[in-house]
Amino acid sequence: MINPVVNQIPTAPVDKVITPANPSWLQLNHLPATTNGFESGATKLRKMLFETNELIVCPGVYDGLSARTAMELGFDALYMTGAGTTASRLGQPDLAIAQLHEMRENAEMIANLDPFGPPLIADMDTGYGGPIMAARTVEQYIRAGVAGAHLEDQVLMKRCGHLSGKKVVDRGEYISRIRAAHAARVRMRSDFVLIARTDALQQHGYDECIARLKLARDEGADVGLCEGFISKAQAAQAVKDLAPWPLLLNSVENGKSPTITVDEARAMGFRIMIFSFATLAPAYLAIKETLLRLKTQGVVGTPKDVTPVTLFEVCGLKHSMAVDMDAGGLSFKEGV
Ligand SMILES: C[C@](O)(C(=O)O)[C@H](CC(=O)O)C(=O)O
Repeated sequence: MINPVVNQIPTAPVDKVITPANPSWLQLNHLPATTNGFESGATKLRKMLFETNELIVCPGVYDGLSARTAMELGFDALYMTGAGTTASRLGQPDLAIAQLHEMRENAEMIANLDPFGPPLIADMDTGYGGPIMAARTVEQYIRAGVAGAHLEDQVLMKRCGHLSGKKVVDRGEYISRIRAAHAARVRMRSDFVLIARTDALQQHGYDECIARLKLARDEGADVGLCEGFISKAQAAQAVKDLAPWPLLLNSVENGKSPTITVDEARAMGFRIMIFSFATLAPAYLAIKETLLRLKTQGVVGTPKDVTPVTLFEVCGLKHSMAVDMDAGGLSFKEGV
């Protein structure tokens, strides 16, 4: 059974009240920043999940600009795709090539673009090793400001969930990953949302997926993810079979699953929806079209209203200028 205390109630420690000997000096310079008004991404995500019934829609982002663009449009949460991270940072396919270091670095940059911004769910693949590495990944993600992550049962030489030929580890090995990840989050006293993912559908069928997710749930995972549903009816059935445990739906257009819209997913009862290729695929198309124009016509052809300033503004130019000016800096006296 789900332990409501361990899993559902935000556990971040309440601020310690420190009474300094010299209050004004300490308050100005040395006291830990109060968390009044500031909430970690993990706490925000956990509250969205357990204090509302909303479907949390997360566009997949893979770098600073794609994340900033999603933030500009006001999405409530973001998803850092491992496939996109591997493609954009390493120029490689989603085949267990990006490891903890690259994944954590990318996630940390995205999660901290705006400390008050939307929480970031990240891919943590297989946990990058045995239970020790799964725990280490959760610890590093928490310290990096990541709000939640999905941990799967593919073999270490994994591949994208929407390719054929996937192999999963046995139940025992999978559950030891989940157990280690959950123990790490409890040790860290974090609200980090642990999402148990299974890729067993291709190799072992639907019933095995439900059995694995139930085991993961009972080990403390907060959310379940069954990768690669083959029909809408199967997706809807999984929500019913695991209710009231929250499920995440991974939407990969042109992958192994039928396209399910946000409204359909909401009606089925999913609680989180990620769109892994929402920015990577259109970025590829736009870049290719533009480079083709450059090659054939000798111009890039950027629309007139997209100036360098426009792009820098997406990336927080106004905030940076305000920080400088509020501090008495003179760099922007004459504007930009
Ligand atoms: C969700 C996923 O892990 C990702 O990296 O975005 C991938 C997406 C993909 O490569 O299709 C997955 O589904 O395995």
